[in-house]
Amino acid sequence: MRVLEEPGSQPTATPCGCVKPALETGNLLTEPIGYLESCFSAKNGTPRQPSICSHSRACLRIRKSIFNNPEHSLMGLEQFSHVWVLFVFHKNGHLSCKAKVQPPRLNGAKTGVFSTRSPHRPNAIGLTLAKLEKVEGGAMYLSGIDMIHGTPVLDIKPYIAEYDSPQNLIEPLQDFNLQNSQYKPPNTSQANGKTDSCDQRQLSRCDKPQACSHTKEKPKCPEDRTSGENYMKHDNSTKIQQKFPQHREIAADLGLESRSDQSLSVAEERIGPCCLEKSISEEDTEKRLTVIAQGNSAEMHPVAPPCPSRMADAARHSVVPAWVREAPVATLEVRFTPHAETDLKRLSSEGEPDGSQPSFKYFQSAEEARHAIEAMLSADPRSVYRRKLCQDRLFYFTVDIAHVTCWFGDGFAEVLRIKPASEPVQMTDPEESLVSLGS
Ligand SMILES: C[S@@+](CC[C@H](N)C(=O)[O-])C[C@H]1O[C@@H](n2cnc3c(N)ncnc32)[C@H](O)[C@@H]1O
Repeated sequence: MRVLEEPGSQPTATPCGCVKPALETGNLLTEPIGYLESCFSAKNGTPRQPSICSHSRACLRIRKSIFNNPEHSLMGLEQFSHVWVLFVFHKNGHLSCKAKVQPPRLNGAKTGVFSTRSPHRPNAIGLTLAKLEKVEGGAMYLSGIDMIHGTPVLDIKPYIAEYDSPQNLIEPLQDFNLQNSQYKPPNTSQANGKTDSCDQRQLSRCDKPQACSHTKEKPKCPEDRTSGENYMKHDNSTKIQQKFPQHREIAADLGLESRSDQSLSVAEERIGPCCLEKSISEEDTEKRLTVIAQGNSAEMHPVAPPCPSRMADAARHSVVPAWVREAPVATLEVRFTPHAETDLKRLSSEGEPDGSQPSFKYFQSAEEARHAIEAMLSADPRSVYRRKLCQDRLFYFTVDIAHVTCWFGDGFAEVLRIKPASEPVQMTDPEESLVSLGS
C-alpha cells in the first residue's frame, strides 16, 4: 500500500499572487454559507442528536457574500426530503480536544473521540441529518435539528439513501453467496458488464421501481415543496418511521414497542425491515427472534440457523456498538406541574391580543411545544456530571420563546415553570439579520 506523505503546511500562491491555504494540504479556509436560525438558543437542553426531537426547527439563509443570488445555489434541493448539514461547533469554547472522550451514553466511561459524535474533536465540525421542510428563495427550512441558534453552517448536501444508507443499497445482496464469494449479477444489463451510472440511478428513482424491495414502498416522485406557505408552522406529522407501519406492528407483536420509539428503531435497525417481514410471512409462526430485556433496552438475537439471505441482510445493515443503543439511563417520564401547564397556555396565546394566534416562532402550537419539551427531557439532556453529582439542581433550557425550568427525580423529569425567554439570542453574523429569540 502506498504511504501518503504528509504534505508540507506551506501556503500556496495563487496565479493572482495572493497567498491562500492550500487545498492539497487540507488547510481549508472555511467561510460559512450561512448562520442557522434555530429554536434552540443554547447548548443546554439542545437534543444530542436530530432524531430526538422532530419538531425542532431551523432556517438557513444562504449568505449573499457567498453567492450573489443565493436562490440559485438551492435550485433543485427542494426535490429532496433530507439534507446533511455540515457545521461548526462554534460554542465549544476552545479548540483543543482529547483523544478519548466520555459520551453521555457511556455514563462516565471513555472511548476514542472518533468512535463518538462528541462536539469536541480536532476539527470542530458537526454533521446532522435534517428534514428539509421547504426551500424558499435563498432560504431552506429544516426540522429535526440539534444545532443552536447562530451555528455557522459550512455546507449542505442532499441525503440520498441509495448512497448514504447501507439499508438502501441499489443492488440487492441476496444473490451474493457469502461462502464462495461469487457475485451473481442481479439483472441482464449488469450481466452484460454494464452497471447503472450515478445519473441513471438518480433518474430511475421516479421512473421505474427500485431494485431494492426492502420497504415495499412505491417510489415517490418528488413533489414541489417550494410552494408551501409558512414553514415555521408547517405540519410535521409525517415521520420517517411511519413509512414502515407493518414493521411497527410486528415489532409490537414481538414485544418491542415501547413508550418511546427507541426500542422499535432498535428492532428495525438490528434485524432490518426485510427480516421482520420475513419472520411473519413464513408459515411457521414461531417467533424467530429472542428478545432479551436488558434494563430499558431490548436486544434481539436471531435463533434460526443462518440462511444465505439472512447473512446477506446482515452484510447489508450497519453495525454499531451496543453502548450506542443501550442507553445507560432510562427514558424519563416527563410531567408538567399545573403551574407549568398554565404557563405554556399563556405563552402560546400571547401572540395575539385575542389569543387566536400562538406566539411561538418555530412551533405551530402549544401542543407542539409541549411535545418538543417532552422529547428533549425524556432523553435526559443532563451531562453525566450533572446526572451523578448535581441531581437535585434545577435544570434550565430555552426552546423557541420558552424558557423552561425543571428538575429531575428518579425516572422522571418535571417541568416547573415556562416563561418567555428574556435574553435575545446573540447574532453571529452582524451583516445579516437572524430571527431573534426572546422578548
Ligand atoms: C452531540 S452533538 C451532535 C451533533 C451532530 N449531530 C453530529 O453528530 O456531529 C449535539 C450537541 O452539540 C451541541 N451543539 C449544538 N450546536 C452547537 C454549536 N454551534 N456549538 C457548540 N455545541 C453545539 C449541543 O449541546 C447538542 O446537544
